[in-house]
Amino acid sequence: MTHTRQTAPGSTPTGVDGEGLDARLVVQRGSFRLDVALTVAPGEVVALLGPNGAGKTTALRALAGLVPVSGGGVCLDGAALDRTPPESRPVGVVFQDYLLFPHLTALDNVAFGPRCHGASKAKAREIAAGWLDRMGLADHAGAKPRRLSGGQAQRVALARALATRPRLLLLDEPLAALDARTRLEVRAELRRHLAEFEAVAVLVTHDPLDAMVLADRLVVVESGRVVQEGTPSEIARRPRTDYIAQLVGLNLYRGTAGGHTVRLEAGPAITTTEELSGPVFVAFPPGAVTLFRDRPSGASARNLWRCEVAGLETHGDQIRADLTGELSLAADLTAVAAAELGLQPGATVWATVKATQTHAYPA
Ligand SMILES: Nc1ncnc2c1ncn2[C@@H]1O[C@H](COP(=O)(O)OP(=O)(O)OP(=O)(O)O)[C@@H](O)[C@H]1O
Repeated sequence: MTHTRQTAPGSTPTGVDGEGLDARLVVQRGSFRLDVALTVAPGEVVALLGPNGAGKTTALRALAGLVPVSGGGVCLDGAALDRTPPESRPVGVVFQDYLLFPHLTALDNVAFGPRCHGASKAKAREIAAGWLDRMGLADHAGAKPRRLSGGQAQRVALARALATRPRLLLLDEPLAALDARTRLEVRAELRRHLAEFEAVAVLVTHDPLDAMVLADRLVVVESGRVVQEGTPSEIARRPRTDYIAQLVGLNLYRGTAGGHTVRLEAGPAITTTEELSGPVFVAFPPGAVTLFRDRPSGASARNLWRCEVAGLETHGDQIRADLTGELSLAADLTAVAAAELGLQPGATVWATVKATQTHAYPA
């Protein structure tokens, strides 16, 4: 990460003068309940990350005032927004499908915001032209949305959101509708624009790469609740739920530590290098697992488990084995190693991990 706009360690994300976003969003939608607190400093980019149906979009829409909150409230730069209708909030929104006005040119799509905020037609167009220029779209100012590529349309949508100089920029899966190559380009550009943006930006995504590249801080939401928040590297190093562990590609267990041994809640013990006591997590990458066809003779019994192959899939240039048995785990190995071991669903294998390859941390 090369972002430099981090909040100073130990300081509260909003400034002493209440700058930035301070929100608690309680939303009831049928049987689904969202209850999320969100504090973001000016200049900070926060990504709401989570599985389908976690409540990310609901949270974003509640910030925009498009979904009523049944509890909590939204405070932006010290002012409560709860009684402010969506169109009067200093908020810019970019949706995954852009929602540009099809009958307006790119220029007039971008001019729409400033015009709504009271700028004259000429002034609004001047502002819009400036933004299109910044986005590298000056040559497409007169084009209608259907003549724009996905990447260009996404840039127009971003220009439209930024043209009103919002104090809160909301982006809902901004790259989801783009093909892989365009996505790469637009992601890099978006990152540049977000780095220049001096107000609060909140991004919703279920793509960990988008989140890690674009955001200073991740807020992981599962079933309507925040389950973990921190910088991308903090979260990648110390995942606290199965969803996050899978996202960052780690085997994760919960147990109770006593010295170098962690007794798992359901299963065997794992020997670690860290010396801890009480409730802990233990994590190790699938690449740290070594598999044997027969019980390795002379091997210590530490971190050695008898398992069965439940499934196999290719994972990049590796084979990932899904193992169950004494311990459930994922193991990565080369195609050659998989062939030599005769790995196939139902086969019995012995799995081992060195204590130095595990990482234990308080739960
Ligand atoms: N209009 C609605 N009425 C009732 N329930 C809804 C409505 N819209 C969404 N929900 C429910 O709210 C929950 C959260 O949905 P939301 O779209 O916020 O999740 P999400 O994290 O953005 O998911 P995704 O990544 O799939 O977009 C889901 O369980 C969904 O079924």
